[in-house]
Amino acid sequence: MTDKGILIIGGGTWGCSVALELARRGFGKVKVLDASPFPSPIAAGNDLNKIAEESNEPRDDDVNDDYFWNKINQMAMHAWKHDSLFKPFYHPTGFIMAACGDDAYEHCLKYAKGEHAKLSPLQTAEEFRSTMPKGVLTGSFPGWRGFWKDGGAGWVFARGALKAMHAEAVELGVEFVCGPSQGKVESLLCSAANDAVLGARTADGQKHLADRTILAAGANSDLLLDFRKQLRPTAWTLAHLPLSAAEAEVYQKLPVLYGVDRGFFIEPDQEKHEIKLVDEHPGYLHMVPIDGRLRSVPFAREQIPKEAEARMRRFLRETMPQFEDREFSFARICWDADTVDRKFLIDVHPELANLVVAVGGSGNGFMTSPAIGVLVADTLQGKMDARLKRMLRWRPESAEDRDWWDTQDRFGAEGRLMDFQNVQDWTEIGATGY
Ligand SMILES: Cc1cc2nc3c(=O)[nH]c(=O)nc-3n(C[C@H](O)[C@H](O)[C@H](O)COP(=O)(O)OP(=O)(O)OC[C@H]3O[C@@H](n4cnc5c(N)ncnc54)[C@H](O)[C@@H]3O)c2cc1C
Repeated sequence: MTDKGILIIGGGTWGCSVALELARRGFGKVKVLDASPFPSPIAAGNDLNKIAEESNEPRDDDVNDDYFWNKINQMAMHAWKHDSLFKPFYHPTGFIMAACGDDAYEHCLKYAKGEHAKLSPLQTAEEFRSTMPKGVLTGSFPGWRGFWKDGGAGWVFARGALKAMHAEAVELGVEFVCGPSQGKVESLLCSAANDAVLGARTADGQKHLADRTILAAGANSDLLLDFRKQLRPTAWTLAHLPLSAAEAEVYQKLPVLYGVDRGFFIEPDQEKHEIKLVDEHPGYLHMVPIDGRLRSVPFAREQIPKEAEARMRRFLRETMPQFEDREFSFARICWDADTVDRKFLIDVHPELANLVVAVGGSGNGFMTSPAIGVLVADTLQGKMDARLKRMLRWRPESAEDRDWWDTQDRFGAEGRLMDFQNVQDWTEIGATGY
């Protein structure tokens, strides 16, 4: 190594986790580039809250999938429960997984079968209502069936954790260069032989040289490197439902209600008393022709399609009809990058020396974020758990015949991926000053 240090592209969820862990391990010169002032309004992790769930203990005889999730969740949960930085943000209020359609309910049954913690079955509206204080769930829950995990799961205050990771990283000496000119990476800097990455070039024309470069720009990473179809930028839709301070008093310490084919909500935040709603569906792509082939290209928008709003209102009608007609205070589309098998992609690039990729959150990358920094730092130091390393590896062979329209075990809406190119009507919800 020379003294050019380590460059992290992307100061969102994973970039901050990596910066923090490298600083904690004593890496001296770490610089993070981000295209927006911190916290980036397009970062998936710059959000009120995210679902978090404790997993089973990983075992050597677990099948690969179980080993992967159990191991990474265990690493992350250790931090949410014991690391003084993360601990204040974890709220284990419980978790309800339920569904209306038969295929989605099958998914719930599979979840219940694999879960070691005690679950209570929920089959009637009365049983659903009994999971929260009286007057919260007043809906008739037509066709809903599911399971309630009363503890060992809940939610994390996402923006709080993101800011805390950033603050400690800065305190430990990490440099953040953020903004649409000085922080936005336009391209990787490659060696003349195109066999090594030397750093990155930002929109202001500056070259940022580094000994090692870590690409962690979320869904936008796909625009900076040829991932050979391993990443599919996919978007979901979220909105905020404002409550009065008095109402918020009642809607406290609620389990997360997650309808696999309907949507989910998480209790109101402390500051603005807003409930976050997400409607569930397999996702939106934004297919654009680039170099003769169609690719999903992320864009930012602080509105959602009206069809997504209608789905959220149906979800409210079925669960909390008292809010069905209440105006939303904020909405946006939110991008993540899906790998083919929805396992993360964290590896040294096999052909470009000095490049590490840390991408592919696949809808699960926030609760696991404390583990991401550890995995990337282990990758740099060549000491990652061998079994995890195989599963997190650069694996273009898995994407050769990739079907961009694969629902990847997700349900809701019409049961298929949608394309923003076909969306005509968007909401006009007033922004609340993110
Ligand atoms: C609607 C929604 C709900 C979700 N819910 C959950 C949940 O409940 N639980 C859970 O665990 N996970 C959840 N996830 C997934 C989780 O949020 C993501 O997997 C995770 O945040 C991904 O982190 P990231 O760092 O890869 O991307 P991000 O957090 O999006 O960060 C990417 C960063 O890169 C920056 N960037 C982009 N382009 C450039 C560039 N050219 N140059 C420099 N910087 C750039 C951006 O500004 C941003 O700061 C959800 C995701 C979505 C979309």
